[in-house]
Amino acid sequence: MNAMRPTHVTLVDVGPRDGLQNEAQPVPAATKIKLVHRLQAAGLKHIEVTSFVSPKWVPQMADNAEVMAGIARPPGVRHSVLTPNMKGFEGALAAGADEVVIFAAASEAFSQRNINCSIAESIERFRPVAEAARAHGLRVRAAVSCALGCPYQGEVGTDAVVDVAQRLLDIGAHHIGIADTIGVGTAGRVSAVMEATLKHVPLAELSGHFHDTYGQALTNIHACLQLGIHTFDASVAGLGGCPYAKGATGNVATEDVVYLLHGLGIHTGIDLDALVDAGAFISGALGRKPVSRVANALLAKRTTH
Ligand SMILES: CC(C)(COP(=O)([O-])OP(=O)([O-])OC[C@H]1O[C@@H](n2cnc3c(N)ncnc32)[C@H](O)[C@@H]1OP(=O)([O-])[O-])[C@@H](O)C(=O)NCCC(=O)NCCSC(=O)C[C@@](C)(O)CC(=O)[O-]
Repeated sequence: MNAMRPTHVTLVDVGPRDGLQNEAQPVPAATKIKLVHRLQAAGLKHIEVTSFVSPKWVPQMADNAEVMAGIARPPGVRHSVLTPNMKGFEGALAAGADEVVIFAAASEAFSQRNINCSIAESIERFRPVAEAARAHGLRVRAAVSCALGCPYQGEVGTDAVVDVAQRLLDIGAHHIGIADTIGVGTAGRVSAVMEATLKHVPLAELSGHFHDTYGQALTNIHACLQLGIHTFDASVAGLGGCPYAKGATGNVATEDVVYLLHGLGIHTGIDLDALVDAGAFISGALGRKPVSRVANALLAKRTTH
């Protein structure tokens, strides 16, 4: 066994936020609330619940306050929300979020499309958000989007990723998530980007966020495990995609990641059967099957036993 490989991994389920933000059909707040409750019942201790972004830009997240008000808040579960600016932070604070997520890009083109400003301007917008969050005792998680490639500019250099990660740390982020927004990364590139970032970010505060467009997400997570990285985002039932990254599929399915980790003897605290139920619930509400090989295999096994 690799000496660096962790014995426990924390999974952040981003399904209610990243997973649902791109759904064309309206998803009722009550359904989102039930999904969060099912994830909690499955043992998830960290859930990205919603976004306090402009409803003109992402209408699906317009019910942010209603969803936050409706969820049970058991002790030990961290509820995060996306905040692009101070207006979003004020909403997050009023809703009682435990953690805010700021999100910069390693690609100028994506920054403009996603949040309508340059990378440098975005850092200045996030600065007061991070300061206010810290002043109120909230954690600040920062995502570096397009770290493995950009839908508009193509290749993204490792230096650009490290530079944005450092700038986010400088304004007060506690945690850096390296995001493969369009799911193009392969294990060698992911390892190189993570190794470079680890020179600036403590191991305990670095995570991976992999979309599975090219089917590489599990392999990329495995590459990160070899470096000792032990926090990953994933999305129940493989929900999701970014409205500003057309063609990109959802995040890696949480069920698939749990199956991989348990197979490696790595503890997650997650009950896979209950997680499959959560994925079946939201997929049923959306009128489709889960985008998780593991979930579909286990659901098929249930019907034949
Ligand atoms: C950043 C802005 C607001 C700039 O958008 P803008 O249009 O440049 O901003 P603005 O300040 O000019 O405001 C325009 C209108 O939006 C309102 N507004 C402004 N801010 C808020 C707010 N927080 N909450 C509610 N309303 C807001 C504001 O009040 C105003 O309303 P109006 O006066 O026209 O009626 C916009 O571009 C935006 O909301 N973008 C969000 C994009 C987004 O959510 N993308 C998906 C999430 S990122 C992602 O998925 C990637 C990630 C994190 O998962 C990792 C990965 O995979 O890469």
